[in-house]
Order: sequence, then structure tokens, then C-alpha cells
Amino acid sequence: MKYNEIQLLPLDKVSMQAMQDKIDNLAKPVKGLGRLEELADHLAGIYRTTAFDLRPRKCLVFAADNGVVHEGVSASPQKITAIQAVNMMNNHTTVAVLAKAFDCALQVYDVGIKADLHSPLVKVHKIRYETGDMLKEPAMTISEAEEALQYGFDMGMQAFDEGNQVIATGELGMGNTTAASAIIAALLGKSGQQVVGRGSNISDKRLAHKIEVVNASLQRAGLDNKEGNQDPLKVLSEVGALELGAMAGAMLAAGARHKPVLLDGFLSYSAALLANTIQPGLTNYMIPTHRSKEQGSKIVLDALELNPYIDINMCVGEGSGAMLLLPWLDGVKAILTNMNTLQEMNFNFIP
Ligand SMILES: O=C(O)c1ccc[n+]([C@@H]2O[C@H](COP(=O)([O-])O)[C@@H](O)[C@H]2O)c1
Ligand SMILES: Cc1cc2nc[nH]c2cc1C
Repeated sequence: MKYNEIQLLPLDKVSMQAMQDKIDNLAKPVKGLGRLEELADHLAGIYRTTAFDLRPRKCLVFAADNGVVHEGVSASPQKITAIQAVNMMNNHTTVAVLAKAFDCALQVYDVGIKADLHSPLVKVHKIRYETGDMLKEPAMTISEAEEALQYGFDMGMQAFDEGNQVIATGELGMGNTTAASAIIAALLGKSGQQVVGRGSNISDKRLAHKIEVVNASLQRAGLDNKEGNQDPLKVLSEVGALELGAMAGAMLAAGARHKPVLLDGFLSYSAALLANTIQPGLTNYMIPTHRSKEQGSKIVLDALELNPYIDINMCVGEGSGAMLLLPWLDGVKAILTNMNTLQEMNFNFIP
């Protein structure tokens, strides 16, 4: 199936109401579970039933290098992408240890790291060795952008074929907060000043330079339009990133299969915006997990109308924030499976 030919259903309101009725009937104060109830209702709307499983699950991490890193926009040396990709499959990075702690499978996909990795554990589908430097040239061709989206979609579909009930999306790529900022600015008609943040912790001086690089790249590509731009392929090819395109593709697979996808941080928000521009309504299938500390997070989350559950100033990336919502998912399942009802306990409330 092509990533842009999916049949999206709206959330199932009947199952959502059935879930809320079920929760209201449990032996606890009405609405006592707060936003956990919102999460349960959302899941029922996605799965179209109140009887769903939230295991097994898999985190898909797309990794690639970004040519724009050569403009001095990141605090991190480029080689970290290649090193951490292997380190991740050896279970030592943030997302890897959290995935293990919360029982989630993990797979790293190399869609454009600027090195040949020596690990059989990383799945390699190299679209190119790093993107072009967006300040000087398009980050990738339109056909490379389509390949990134299609590959991410195919890997998402494969994850569901394997039996996974939930997927999470992560990424790895030095310099990719610059690409994500440019994608968000281009699609929403914002300026670099409004969306650029410190990424992997850059200084004030580098931040000012990063803002200039984003603004100049948008101008070079003719994407500095105050009304925003509605052509996601042009935006991805001009100022995007391979790992962010693939991430968007995996999100589209969740929509195609009517299963939830857990977002992560800032990079995932830019991919979500791309995916939702390709397929309006896709945000219904996205579970916002945590609010990244990255400064542009508010603008893009507001545009997507997503309100993350966790807000603890994290900004590691990799899918690590998404992993923190897994205990919440297990909590929802346990509540639905093991709690008593008001009738069973013979409790009557007088509001
Ligand atoms: O998840 C986030 O919100 C997040 C925010 C800032 C940085 N990161 C991670 O840091 C890397 C990009 O940072 P930078 O400064 O090189 O653009 C990339 O590998 C991301 O996984 C992640
Ligand atoms: C060490 C390190 C790990 C990362 N994981 C995701 N982005 C990262 C950036 C750095 C610098």
C-alpha cells in the first residue's frame, strides 16, 4: 500500500462513550482517574472497542545524518548519530534502557547515516549518506522524500503485521532539530525566531546563528510564506530530514491499521505535522506522550491540538519520552481488567 493512499476512519464515538460508561461504573470517585480516563477513551476510539490489548509493542527509531550540521547548528559532533545507532541496538541508550524496563521491542533503521555501520542489529535502508545542506541546496530530492515516507510506512505496517498493538516512533540524527524547526516554520508560516530552540543544548551565540540558518534556508527554498505551505513533499525535500520523513511514514501506518502511535518529542511533532498534512485527521491516531523542553514545542503542539500527558522538561529524543507513557498504558489495561464495579461493591453516591 502507498503511504498516501490510506483509508482513515474517524474515532469511534460509540466505543468512546462505552469506555467512559465503563470507567464511571468502577468503584472509585467519578472522574477520579483524571486524564487517565481521557487516555482510555481515546484508545477505545482508535481500537473501536473497549476490549483492546496494549502488548506487544514496538518502538521504531529512524536514524540519519543531516547536511545542515556543517553550518554549526548543533552542539553534538555528527559521528554521534552512527555511534548511538549501534549503542541503541546494544541496549545502552536512553530509549533502549527504558524500552527494556517497560517491555517494548526496539528497532533502529538506518535511512541515511553518513557511515557504514558495523552492526548486524541495525536495519539498513540507506536512502543517501546524509542529506544536502538545506542552506545551500534541497535536503533531498522529491523521490528521496517519497522513499523516506514509504519506507517508514512499510516498517510501521510490518510492525503491526508482527502483532504489535501499539507502535512508538523515535529518531536519531545530529542537526535534526534545525530541520524540524524549518519543517514546522514552513508548514505553519512561522519564522525561525518562533520555532528554533537549543536542540542538544547550544549556546546563545549558536542559537542566534541557528535561527539565521533556518530563515535563510526557508528563503532559499521559497518557503518563507506567512500563510504557510501545504505541500508536504516540497517541505520535506527542501528543508527536511530523512529520519523525520520515515517517522511520518510510520505514523501513517498507524492510521492505516487503526492502531495508536506514541509520539515522542520535538522531532516527532514535526513528523506528526508532516503526516497530518499528508493525511488530515491522522492526529486522531497519535498519542501525545510528553511535552519536549524544546522551545518550539508549544507552537506545533497547539497547531496539532495535542496536549501531552507528561511534562518533565525532557528533550533526549530517540523515542525515550514515548517509553514513559508505557506504564500508563499498562495502568489503563489493569484498571479495565481488575477493578470492581460500583454494582459489585453496592456503593451508592450522593453528589
Ligand atoms: O526529543 C526532543 O525533543 C529533542 C530535542 C532536542 C534534541 N534531541 C535529540 O538531539 C539530536 C538533535 O539535536 P541537534 O542539536 O543536533 O539538532 C537528535 O538526535 C535528537 O534525538 C531531541
Ligand atoms: C549523546 C547524545 C545522545 C543522543 N540521543 C539522541 N540525540 C542525542 C544527542 C547526543 C549528544
